[in-house]
Amino acid sequence: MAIALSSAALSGKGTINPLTRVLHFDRNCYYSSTPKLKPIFSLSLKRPRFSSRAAATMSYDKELAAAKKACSLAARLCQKVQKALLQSDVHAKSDKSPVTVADYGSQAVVSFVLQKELSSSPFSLVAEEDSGDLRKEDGQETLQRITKLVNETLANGGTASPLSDQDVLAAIDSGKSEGGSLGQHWVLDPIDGTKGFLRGDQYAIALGLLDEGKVVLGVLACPNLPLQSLACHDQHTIQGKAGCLFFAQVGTGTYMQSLDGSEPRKVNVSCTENPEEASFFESYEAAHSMHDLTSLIAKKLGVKAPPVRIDSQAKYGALSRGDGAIYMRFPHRGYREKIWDHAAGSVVVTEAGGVVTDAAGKPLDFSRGRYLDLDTGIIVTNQKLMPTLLNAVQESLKEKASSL
Ligand SMILES: Nc1ncnc2c1ncn2[C@@H]1O[C@H](COP(=O)(O)OS(=O)(=O)O)[C@@H](OP(=O)(O)O)[C@H]1O
Ligand SMILES: [Mg+2]
Ligand SMILES: [Mg+2]
Ligand SMILES: [Mg+2]
Repeated sequence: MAIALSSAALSGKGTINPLTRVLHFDRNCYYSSTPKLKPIFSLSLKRPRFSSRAAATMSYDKELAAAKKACSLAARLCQKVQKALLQSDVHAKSDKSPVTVADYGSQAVVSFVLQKELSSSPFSLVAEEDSGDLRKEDGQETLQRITKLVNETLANGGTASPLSDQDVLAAIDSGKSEGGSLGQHWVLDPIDGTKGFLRGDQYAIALGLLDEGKVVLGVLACPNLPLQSLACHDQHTIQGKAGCLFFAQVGTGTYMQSLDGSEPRKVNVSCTENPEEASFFESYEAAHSMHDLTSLIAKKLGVKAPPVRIDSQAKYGALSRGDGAIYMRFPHRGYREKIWDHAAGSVVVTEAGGVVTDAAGKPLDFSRGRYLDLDTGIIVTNQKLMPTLLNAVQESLKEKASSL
């Protein structure tokens, strides 16, 4: 192992795959700089754990390119379904949330494209959907529709190798990973904001990558988000082109391009320090976040503008380019947040200069499996406004608790 690593390390190519990442680490941390590359520590055959500093300085260019391709293709599939949305496309999962052929199709496309583009890497995916219902007898027709959609999408994207129903089921079910704090795991919400999708409103294909429990890259495809800012407009009345692709890699900032492929431009969160000038985002669905609590917090802060209610992690994307300054999310008691609802969005916002914490001011911990264990809610804003927001949140939570 040491000899193979040494010769590859000497070639200095620096390509990004799990092997070279290990090399990079080995070259910097385990070997002396002599040409013989003598180990200065004893080498463990186990995959080395990266320190957060190492993770922060690594490049994920290849993973990012694959993620952008996967999300863009999945977005095309979703757009096609949304256009032709028929009542019969809507199914109820066991938790009664709506799920459409597009949720499954998007998950299959992303899973397939990532595995194809990064074939030399071990693959682990934590994703929202599973194929349980599609494997039942009454799921066969839906499965065939999904397979057809997936194959049409892949063929249009230049990937010609028709998948069978079984391939599609396998691609969907590769999303069953538990994630965790070791190694790399993709985190996917194939359609975030399914209710928005069904209404014809906002939704996002949200894909993040965890490395040693930290989100190191994120891609948000938001097919219905206007390219121009939502500030000063109602999202339903904005005319003009829609379809945004946000992407961020740790340490390199956040960029946005149009889904049909314009030049990416760097984006930044709003720099407002004055809460009176800040507008805030929250869930469209009152069942997903306590609107009465957020309105109390907004009042305390002196926010003048009415809340901007849009579905999905499109909120994180819009915030990353400064359309508003605050995002607050307070689910009702007992709800457990899933990592795929925040992984991509959180890195998109933090790389654009924002801060994402729970209601206690702690960063979100993506290393604990499929759920985020957090205190009460999620708040997002720029670094200057965060202390004021946190204060207002904590005071409001106390007031709410004492009034019960
Ligand atoms: N009860 C409850 N409380 C909080 N959150 C919930 C709840 N139920 C669902 N969800 C999750 O919310 C995801 C949709 O995102 P948003 O809440 O930001 O958008 S929305 O405006 O409400 O549609 C949505 O994501 P998708 O299932 O991918 O659409 C859910 O994971
Ligand atoms: Mg869902
Ligand atoms: Mg979701
Ligand atoms: Mg979803």
